[in-house]
Amino acid sequence: MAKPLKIGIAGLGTVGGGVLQILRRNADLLETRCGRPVVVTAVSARSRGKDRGADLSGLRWYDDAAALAHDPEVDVVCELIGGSDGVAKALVETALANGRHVVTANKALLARHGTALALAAESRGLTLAYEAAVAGGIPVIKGLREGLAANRVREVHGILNGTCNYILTEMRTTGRDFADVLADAQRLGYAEADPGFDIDGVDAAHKLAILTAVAFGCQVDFDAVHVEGIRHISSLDIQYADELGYRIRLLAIGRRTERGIEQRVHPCMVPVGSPIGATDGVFNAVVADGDFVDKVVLVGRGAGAGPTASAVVADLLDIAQGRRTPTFGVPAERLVPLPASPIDSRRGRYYLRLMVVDRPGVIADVAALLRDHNVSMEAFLQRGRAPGEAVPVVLTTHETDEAAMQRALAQIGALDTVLEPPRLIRIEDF
Ligand SMILES: NC(=O)c1ccc[n+]([C@@H]2O[C@H](COP(=O)([O-])OP(=O)(O)OC[C@H]3O[C@@H](n4cnc5c(N)ncnc54)[C@H](O)[C@@H]3O)[C@@H](O)[C@H]2O)c1
Ligand SMILES: N[C@@H](CCO)C(=O)O
Ligand code: NA
Repeated sequence: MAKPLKIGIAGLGTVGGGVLQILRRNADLLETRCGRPVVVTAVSARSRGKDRGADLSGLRWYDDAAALAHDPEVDVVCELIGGSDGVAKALVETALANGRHVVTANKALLARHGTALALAAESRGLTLAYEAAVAGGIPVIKGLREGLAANRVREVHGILNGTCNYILTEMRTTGRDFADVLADAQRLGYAEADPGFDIDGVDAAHKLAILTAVAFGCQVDFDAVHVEGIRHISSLDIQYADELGYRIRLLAIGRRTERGIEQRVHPCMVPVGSPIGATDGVFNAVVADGDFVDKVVLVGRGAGAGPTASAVVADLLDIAQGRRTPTFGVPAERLVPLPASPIDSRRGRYYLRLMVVDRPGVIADVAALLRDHNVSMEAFLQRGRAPGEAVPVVLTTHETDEAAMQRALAQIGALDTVLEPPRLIRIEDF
């Protein structure tokens, strides 16, 4: 019989539990596919006695995850703990230093240390695989890195956080409030240990930094990502978006521009019928635009035990079959630092919602400030009357420069008739 591939799993939570389940339930199928058994030999997690609903008998247990990297019966370390530093980083570094391949779902780690870890792996002829880290079960890394390898990629954009998309979808379809839906996403195993990473856009930014490196062959540069989250999105904005023919999505966009690589994560309005607009719930969607293939759309579940573990196990099968590709598509020592194009250089359309005092002349003041900054209004909505009280006023603009829009916004927000901070949402007409 062919030699088994021996796996050590660190972290037995949502993802680790899912990996154990797939490797057990689909063992025959996986062995047939790769010509050798893929077996778990050792595990590590925080509390040994916890009931996980999985039988751990026959597996060596380590309280110290780094010890997995020294176990002679471990060929591949699966890092499913999380966090950009601390235990996870130490484990991955120790595993690579000890000649073990690594499979991880940890986007925070790769966003911060991806280039260095890729160098560490490739210099030793080892694999560092991370399909699960970006867009969960969707094979977006393989799709981009291998499937679109013939192309110069112009742009990659998409929904990269399942928790946020779930929240935005539930708020629109059920009218439930933000906190309530977030608690649901946590219960379903979608959210990060600190859900602030999800709703403040940081998790999507981690994934975008990785995706950008694969798309453009550049070093992973998380600090260059402009990040905004969805805390300020209200059901009022969701209703107005509906009325204007848009959906609100937390979008991640990586684009090659004349000034450098643009990387941004923020809420967007996108047309209802676009692939992104049609992607609801925990589903993620990634659109890649290559110079020969044109646009490719990948859609699937972006979080949760099954989909994420599916991606982890696919990476294990690559290792079992000896399939190797440079971590980010080009050899790590040839990943270049590309200049970053700042958000200020965006040009596009905008949605603006103001809460204003309902009295004559207020809109004229707002319109005058927009005119002063050369921002052209496209549509304007005001409904209902409440003399002397706050009423919402919504407008959309024609194409305009971000810098001009921000200058106009600062002055509009300072008007004493504007009672709350203005809400600006970028419109992307994909
Ligand atoms: N949940 C998802 O849908 C999902 C999707 C894609 C990627 N990820 C990533 O997968 C990783 C794990 O996420 P999760 O949702 O399974 O988290 P989780 O909180 O459910 O599980 C984490 C596991 O790590 C263990 N752990 C914590 N500290 C440890 C230590 N010092 N030593 C050993 N084990 C330790 C915990 O005991 C637990 O078993 C994270 O990097 C996360 O970002 C999660
Ligand atoms: N918390 C992440 C998990 C998948 O990476 C999400 O909601 O998308
Ligand atoms: Na993936």
